[in-house]
Amino acid sequence: MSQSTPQAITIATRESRLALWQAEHVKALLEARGHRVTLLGMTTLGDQILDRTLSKVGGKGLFVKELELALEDGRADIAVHSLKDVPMELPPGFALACVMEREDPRDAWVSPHCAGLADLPPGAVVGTSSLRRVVLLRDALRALGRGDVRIEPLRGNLDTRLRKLDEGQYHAIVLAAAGLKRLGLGARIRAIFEPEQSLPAAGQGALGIEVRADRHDLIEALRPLAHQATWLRVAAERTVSRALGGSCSMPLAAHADWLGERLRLRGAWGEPEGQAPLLRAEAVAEVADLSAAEALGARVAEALRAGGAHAPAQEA
Ligand SMILES: NCc1[nH]cc(CCC(=O)O)c1CC(=O)O
Repeated sequence: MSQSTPQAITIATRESRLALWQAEHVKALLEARGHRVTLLGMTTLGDQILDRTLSKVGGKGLFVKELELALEDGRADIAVHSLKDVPMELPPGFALACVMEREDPRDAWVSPHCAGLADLPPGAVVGTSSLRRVVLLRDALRALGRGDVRIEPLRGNLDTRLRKLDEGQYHAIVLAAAGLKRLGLGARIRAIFEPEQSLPAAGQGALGIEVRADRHDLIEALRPLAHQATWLRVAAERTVSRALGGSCSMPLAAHADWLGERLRLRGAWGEPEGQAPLLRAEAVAEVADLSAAEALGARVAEALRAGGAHAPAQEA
């Protein structure tokens, strides 16, 4: 087994509670291997724009660009990201050094009064922050005959979103279980959506560590933090997104899970404004390496595209 030399590592991180938790988590793992680790807190564009739905802001990588600048000019060595927020194509000169073991990838239902969708009072308002959740929720509500329920945008970090719920602006909100669990807020989760009900986003619940591609020393040091079973899952998921021209602002879900040795990949895509039913696609394959995972992703993307899925028209 190769043993990397202990070194001083600076982690660039956003300053939301969740981002800091994630950076501290990586810091502890690296310190346990003998490295000396410092955090460099930063504010990103995605943290500053709180009044608009992110898909309308339109940029890819709103949460990562400032962190990449810090890697570029050497103020920091690595950046820890929620993989869901990392663009499918990293800019030239950057690499994903590793993907770590996944937290719960599912969506969570948080509501003080309602146990689930079927339990909502007439005309209820459900808050959520991604186009994916909007199209999946709309599909589920349609199946329940609940055209009266309104889905409204919900922005802000986790604490802000929970506060808006507690203030009564929404009857319920839908957000990632992983973030709540990491921050010790798992008790707020009233119900978990199984992937059949709300198919997760590509990479949801997984952490990725980004470095400058020329930092082979760091890629070596980070190798022990990688979790191969997660990496193959998210590689398949992210390929669906990439093939459809995707950013996290697409109405697209892609989620892979292991059926023994075989990887099952499911995808879903919804027309954001239209009334067309949700498109779904699924494929299963034996996957032992990244290229097999990507081939599986390409199959599911092709099936969705054949059904009519496409990249957002206004995106550059
Ligand atoms: N888009 C925001 C975001 N990015 C990562 C997480 C937390 C969960 C994760 O690691 O995927 C969240 C919150 C959410 O979607 O509710």
